[in-house]
Formats: sequence, structure tokens, C-alpha cells
Amino acid sequence: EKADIGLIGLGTMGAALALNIAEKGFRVAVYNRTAEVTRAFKAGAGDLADNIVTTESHEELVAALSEPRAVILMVPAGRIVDAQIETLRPLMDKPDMVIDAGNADFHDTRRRAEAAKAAGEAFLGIGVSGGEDGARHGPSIMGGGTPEAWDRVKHILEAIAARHDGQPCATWMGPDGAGHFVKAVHNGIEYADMQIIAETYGLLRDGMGHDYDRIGALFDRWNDGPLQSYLVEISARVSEAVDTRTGRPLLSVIEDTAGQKGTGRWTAIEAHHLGAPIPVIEAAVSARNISALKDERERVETRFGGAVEPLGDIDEATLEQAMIAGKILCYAQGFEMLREASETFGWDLPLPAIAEVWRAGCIIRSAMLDEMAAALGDAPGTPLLRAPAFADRIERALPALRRLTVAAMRSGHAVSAHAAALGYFDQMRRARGTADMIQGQRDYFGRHGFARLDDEGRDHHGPWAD
Ligand SMILES: O=C(O)[C@H](O)[C@@H](O)[C@H](O)[C@H](O)COP(=O)(O)O
Repeated sequence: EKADIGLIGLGTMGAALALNIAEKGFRVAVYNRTAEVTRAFKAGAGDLADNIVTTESHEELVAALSEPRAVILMVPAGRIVDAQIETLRPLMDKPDMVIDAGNADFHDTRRRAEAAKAAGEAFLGIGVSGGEDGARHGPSIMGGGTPEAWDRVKHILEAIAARHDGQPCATWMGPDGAGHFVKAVHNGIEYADMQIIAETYGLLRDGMGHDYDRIGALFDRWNDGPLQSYLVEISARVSEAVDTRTGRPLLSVIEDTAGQKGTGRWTAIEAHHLGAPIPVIEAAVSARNISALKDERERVETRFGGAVEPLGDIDEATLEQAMIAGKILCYAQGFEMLREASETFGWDLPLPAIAEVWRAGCIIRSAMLDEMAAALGDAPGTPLLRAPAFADRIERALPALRRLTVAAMRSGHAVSAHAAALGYFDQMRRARGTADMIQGQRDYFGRHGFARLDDEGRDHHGPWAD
């Protein structure tokens, strides 16, 4: 019996996704560069093995598929994806489809979609979020490519996706790179969410002297409130975890140097290309870069001292409110970046549907995304910052963010993501800012010109002596 779909790459995510597909009743043909991995995968698949067809070459994989064929690539982003496409192309027929489900740079996906279109082939670039557990039991899926190609495999993607109120979190976002772009922004927001949580953890640990168990209990409590989310939930687990080797709190043995595979960086870079301000995400990427400078940080601490002061009269409720304000301001930036990209790339991205597809399965899933989906649905053209429901929440939570950020900075605690959120808000709420000075300076040293408040055009100049 032919398989419904193929999958190449039985790494953590690929193997989990293949089991998910088999569990949903589809026959999946799998191929992995190392044949032993494929055999071990089948051997470990238990009851699902009946729906798994193992193959040991690209030729065998293609031959095992029902037509028109569809092959999912779950391989590392970059050249390997192109190599897989090159290998598959001569083996596949025009209507057959390749689906890149890795964390691809959307520029590569646009290029590949263009090439597929020129060759009359079908190609999808889908963002898959949720880590291993998500891939196995229900990820969030963000599709990019032609609507026809999406419709051909939608039944499988919706079947394996996470569900929110019964609705599958698998949505077509738009043409070519739209799916991978939305996934990259998801990851950028993921970085920012994690950084705001990490800064809060630092304030609890160093500013309030809480032990790990107390910090874990607090995250658990916050996970029952407006901050209910997968990341807050796992932060409680991580805080309470004990290292099996030493018996000490796990966090106390983890080296504080953050890794990164690129999606956050891409999002920050792309935001600059788009002219979309995302300072909280940028602060999170920079914080990872700074964290990686462990040796130099030790030298700087030796030179200047690393002491921080207690936070004074800042209580746990203030930290919670500050996280709420920081989170809303971060998501507001993310959705405005998506809106800008939608216009720039002509994707017509469905912003409410993006918030909806992020409600379950993905790493940033949270109760607040449900409210954001509603707010964006009610007023699609209105930025979240001014959406009535969220403007009120920001108004209520912003004083805590300001009080906390000031107290943290005064006491020497690093809160760059919190501060970036506050700085963004204070710049956005001023109709009259300070860029007049920038324009004056640019015109003084480079004759770059400026717009006047009392005249048309942007090519006015100051009275600088030649
Ligand atoms: O949505 C997800 O399932 C995750 O974001 C996933 O894509 C992966 O874990 C990231 O690559 C982590 O990113 P960093 O390695 O850059 O932290």
C-alpha cells in the first residue's frame, strides 16, 4: 500500500512528526541519511509501525508514495535543504510537492518557491512550532506557498496540529516565505518572552533573595493568572528541578551562556530592513550575545564589581504586572512587524489568524494570545497598543513596569528587555519626540534635509554657513 506522505530527516523533530502523522492514521514513508536510524525508528514505533514505511534511498522513498506525491523535509536549515530538493527533483514529477518544515530563513524559502514555480513544481515552506513534544502530539503550523499546494496537504497538517477549542492550529499564512517569516517572528517573540521571564527570575533571586523553590512556586501561581502560558509553566518546572548528579537546584549548575540557532537574529535583522521597531526582541537577542561573553563578564566584574542591591519596596505583584506590560508591548511590536512585512512582501497576512494559530501547540502559547486574536479580529487595522482591551491593560500595568524598571536599574540589576518595553512605550506615546534634533544634525553634517511642520516636502535645510 502506498504511503500518503513522505518525510526526510528523523532527527528529534522529524521522528516526532512522523509518529504524529502515523498516529493520525496516515501512512508515512520515512528516509534518513543514516539507515540505522531509520530501522531503529521503526523498531521503536510500537503500534504505529504499521503506518510507517521505511526506505533507504530517495528513489525508494519516492516510489513508496501515492501520487501526486508530497515529501516533508525536516532537516537543518540552509544548504542541506537545497541539496535535498536537488536530489528529489529528478525523481519527482511536476505535480509532486516538497514541504520544507525546518526553521528556514524566509529569504531562502522565497527563492525556493520562485524556483519551484518556474519549474512548474509545488513547494511549501511551513513553520512548525512546539519543540519535540509539540511535533509528536500537536504542533502549531504556519504555512507558506500557493493556496493550492496547501489545500493538497491541509487534511494531514490539520490532523497532526494542536487544537484550540477544537480548531486545528494549522493555517496558511500566505505565498512563498510567509509561513517561515511568521515562524521566525514567533521565535523572536519567544526570545523576548523568555528574556522577560529570565530578568524576573534574576530579580527574584538577586533582588528579593528568593530560593529556587519559592521562585518555582511563584511562576506556578502566575501561571494561574493573566500570564498563563507554556513558558511560565516550564519556568516553574525548571526552577524546581534538582540536578540528579549533585542534588543541587538544576539552575545553580547550568552555565549562564544562552545558545541561539538564528531565528531571533533573523527577526531582529529583518525588522531593521522593514523599519519595524522591535526593541524588546532585539534586547533579548543582545542579552543572549552578552551572556555568551562569560569570560569577559568575569573580567568586567573583577574590574567594576558585580554587586546588586535589594529591590526595596518592589513586591511580587509589581513583578507580575511589569511582566504583563512587557509582554503586551513585545507582542504589539511583533504584530506591527508582521503587518509591515505583509505590506512590503504583498502577503496580506491574516493577523487575527496568526494569534489564533499561536494559541496552542507552539512555544509561546498562552491565554493572552486568545485575547489578542479577539482584539485583532475586532479591529484588524488597529495596532494592539491601541486596541481597547489591551490599551486598558497597558494603562493598568505600565506603572508597575516603570516602578520596577527604575528600581531595578537603581539597584544595578540588568533588565534590558523590561527597559526596552518601557522605552518603546514612552517613545510611541509622544506625538512630539526628539528626532527633530537627529534631522538637524543629519542636515548639518550631510545636508540630508528634513521635513518642516509648517511646509510640504522633506528637503528643507538649515541655515548652515557653507
Ligand atoms: O517554536 C519552536 O518549536 C522552537 O522555537 C524551535 O523552533 C526551536 O527550539 C528553536 O530553534 C529554538 O531557538 P534557539 O535555538 O535559537 O533558541
